[in-house]
Amino acid sequence: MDVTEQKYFSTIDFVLFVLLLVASMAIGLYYALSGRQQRTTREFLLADQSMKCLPLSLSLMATFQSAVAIVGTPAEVFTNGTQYWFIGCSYILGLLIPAHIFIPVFYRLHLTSAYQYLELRFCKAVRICGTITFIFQMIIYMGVGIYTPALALNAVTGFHLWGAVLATGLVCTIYTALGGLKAVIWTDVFQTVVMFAGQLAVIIVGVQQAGGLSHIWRKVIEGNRISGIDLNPDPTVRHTFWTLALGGVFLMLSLYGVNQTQVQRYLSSRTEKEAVMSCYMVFPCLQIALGLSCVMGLVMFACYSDNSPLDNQYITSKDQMVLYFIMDMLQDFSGLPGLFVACLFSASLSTISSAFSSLATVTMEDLIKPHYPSMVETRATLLSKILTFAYGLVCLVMAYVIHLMNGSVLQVTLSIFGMVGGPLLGVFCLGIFFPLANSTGAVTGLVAGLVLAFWVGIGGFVTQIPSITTVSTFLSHSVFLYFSAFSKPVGLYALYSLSYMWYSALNSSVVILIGLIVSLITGPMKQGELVAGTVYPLMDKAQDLMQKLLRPKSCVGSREQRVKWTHLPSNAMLQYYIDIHCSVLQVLIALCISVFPANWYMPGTNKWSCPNREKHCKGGREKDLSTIISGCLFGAGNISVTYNQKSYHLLVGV
Ligand SMILES: CC(C)(CO)[C@@H](O)C(=O)NCCC(=O)O
Ligand code: NA
Repeated sequence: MDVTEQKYFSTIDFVLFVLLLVASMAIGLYYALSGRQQRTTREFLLADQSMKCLPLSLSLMATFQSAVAIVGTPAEVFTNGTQYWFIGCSYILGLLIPAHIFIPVFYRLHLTSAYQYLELRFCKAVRICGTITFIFQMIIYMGVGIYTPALALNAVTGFHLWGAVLATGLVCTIYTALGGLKAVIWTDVFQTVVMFAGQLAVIIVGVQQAGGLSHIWRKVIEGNRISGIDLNPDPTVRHTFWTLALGGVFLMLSLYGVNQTQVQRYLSSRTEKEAVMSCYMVFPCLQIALGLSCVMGLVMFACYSDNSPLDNQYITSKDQMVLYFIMDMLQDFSGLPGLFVACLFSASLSTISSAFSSLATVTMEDLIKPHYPSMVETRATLLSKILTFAYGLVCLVMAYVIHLMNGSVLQVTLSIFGMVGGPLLGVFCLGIFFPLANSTGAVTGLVAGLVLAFWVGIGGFVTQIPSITTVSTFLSHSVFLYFSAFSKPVGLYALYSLSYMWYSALNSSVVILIGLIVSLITGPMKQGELVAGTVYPLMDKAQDLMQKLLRPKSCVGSREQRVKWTHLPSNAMLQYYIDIHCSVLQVLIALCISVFPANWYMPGTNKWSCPNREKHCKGGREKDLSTIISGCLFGAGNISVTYNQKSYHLLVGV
């Protein structure tokens, strides 16, 4: 290896890169000209609601898998070992919850934009706040997505930086604007295949070049890069099992549960079941992507452990590591560098096209259409296409803004997801899980969450300046001075050093907490005010689950059969106990259920509630501490009804 040696990009590599762009463009044009030629917004923005599960799942995965993950993950494993791999554990809950909670709620409300939900559940103002927050998040993300592969390519091969940015930006804008969501999803499928092919080819050849599997294994063991499971509960440690597997769940929820790009895909599927299935199928795809990236990091480590190109200053940032490795070790395999570069750009194209499409959708549906309710379809579709172009331009501008910063792209991107996506996740959860939350609470919560997010996020950014160089130095120093002038070192410093993997969890929880407090103060939402289907009956489902788990096998049978509400005397006062046996966990769950009786917040939908409650039941919730405690201790799955000073007990599923 030679310091001054410039790595080249051969003709065949260049051809492969151009082929990728041409093929993507061709797919876009095909969908622009097929079907009804993208004349309605339903066709243009929701792919005619005709998508099947396999293309959807590949597209779902591709959306948040950009060049950032392709270059960032191996670099992370190269420098810090395989601890990051544990983020894979967060995919379980991070996909199960969207599949079984968010998808059913959104799908059944027949939305186009996820933010329509916020208006249905709260009010217009919350919807607008949500939309703007989302636009902000995606615009930054787009900039990172388009700039990252171009920079890596430029740094290692001298390939023209802005040429690459312009070429990808233009191609992507054109196929998205012409072909609509269908083109975006099918190019995603093609690009995912290229992405996996590129990574796999590089790993296979890389393993041979590095001296075989056993040699690699010996090297990574010697270099201590296979991390054991780190169970340290300290939330300030960057990567531990908890920050990744638990904090990661919230990150995944903000991306796969409530982010418009993904919600739009769920909504474009033919049936709800197919949407749920596609969410399930993202799991193996994401695991493969993560596994390949981590393995690539290990292969790189085996090649460079004693001779790091970073230490030798052949490259300036660890995000250039992967491309350096490919140009250095695999240059003789003609076409391989090109295939990998195609892989890198595939990852980014699939991300920014999704961003364009979702941004056009929310701008149209949430910001423009409400003001022009009578706009004709052809006009709305044309406008959506123009919006796509406009966001293409915004993306190029953002690439330039990102050019002015530099840092480790993976951490920066995931931090932004947590800082902006976290509060958004919070508002959706507030609406879906807490019937008492009102609009004032939602807006206040969201704003408070965003303020906290930027405070902690920027605080963390700035206090870590020695380890990561970020933003232009001038900006960081002025922000730093600002922060040091106002901070009380110990307490705040601790907050700033919170692991970025907790950002989503912290920020969404704060939105929920503040939202609930403000709602309680300003007058909680009343039963009748809720639009049907906007709240997920969590407590009901928990009760169902408890019943299933606790009920002895011999007593299966549905509760409805046993409880006949029509047999209740009128004016009866209802109290109910939950069937609880003695484990602590069960008592805790029972307490939660007792504190929030389902019939109080879900009129009509709760199978345990009296359908004619107003008529049958006096007053509001009939519940006091003693019923809760006795319910927990002795309650045996019964509902007790007090009528004329007499108690009647109805048996429920025991
Ligand atoms: C979103 C996750 C965490 C899901 O694995 C992963 O794809 C990732 O690290 N993405 C980084 C962002 C990006 O690649 O654009
Ligand atoms: Na992508």
